Amino acid sequence: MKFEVLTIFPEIIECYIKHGVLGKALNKGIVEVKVYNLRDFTSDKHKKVDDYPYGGGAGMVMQIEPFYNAIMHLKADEKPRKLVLLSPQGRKFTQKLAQKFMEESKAMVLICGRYEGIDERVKAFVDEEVSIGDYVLSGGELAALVIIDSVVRLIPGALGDELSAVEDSFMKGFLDYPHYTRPEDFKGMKVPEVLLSGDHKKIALWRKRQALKNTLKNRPDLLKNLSPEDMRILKELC
Ligand SMILES: N#Cc1c(-c2ccc3ccn(Cc4ccc(CN5CCCCC5)cc4)c3c2)n[nH]c1N
Repeated sequence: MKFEVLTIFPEIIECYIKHGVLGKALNKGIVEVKVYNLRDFTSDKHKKVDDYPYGGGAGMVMQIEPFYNAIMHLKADEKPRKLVLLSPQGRKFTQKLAQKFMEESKAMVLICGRYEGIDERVKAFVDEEVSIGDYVLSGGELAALVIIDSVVRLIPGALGDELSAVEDSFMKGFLDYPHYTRPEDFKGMKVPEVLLSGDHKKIALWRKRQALKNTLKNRPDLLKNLSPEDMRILKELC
């Protein structure tokens, strides 16, 4: 899968993609990330990318021309790609949308604005407008990284452990169970006995109960379409 990122801060993207899961996927050749500086698609000596908003108002707005020139440059190879604009006004990005992007797109262009946003006319050239959550960021770059990371985790072979992506809690519809590792006793804080028992059936049941308990407490909205078994466990918790 190929990601192409349009931004005025390429270093934000370049710094992150070298590490962790993404770094491994890049080294394996499973993923390619190319970052383009929008300032390279300007036509003035000052590489201007923003201007005052028509109609007045606070802040600056990013001009359409650099976005248009960059998008036309990418489209010159006539390969299919999904163009995604990051924006506070976008549709909510979820695990389901990450799965859809992974399944449907061989290449994605992630368009990152800054300032108070970008000229509305850019939207004529994009396929999706996406927001990663109900809070205001300073630009689209962090959102682009969230999308890249969550989509790459879903690509077969990217994690090196097929179970990890499938086991990711949002794939199952509820939150994760608690995790513990050595030492067994840290200043009197002990690992739950069941996890030391070696009884995999008991451990699995304990983990399911804990996951449902966490979900009931922090994200009851996720508790939909539970299996009869999960519903039985949940009723025991109430
Ligand atoms: N994805 C994503 C994002 C973004 C995001 C994405 C892309 C850009 C480009 C520029 N900014 C900064 C900015 C900041 C303030 C305002 C004004 N608005 C007034 C009314 C309410 C909302 C904000 C606009 C744009 C961006 C922010 N924020 N949150 C997400 N989940």
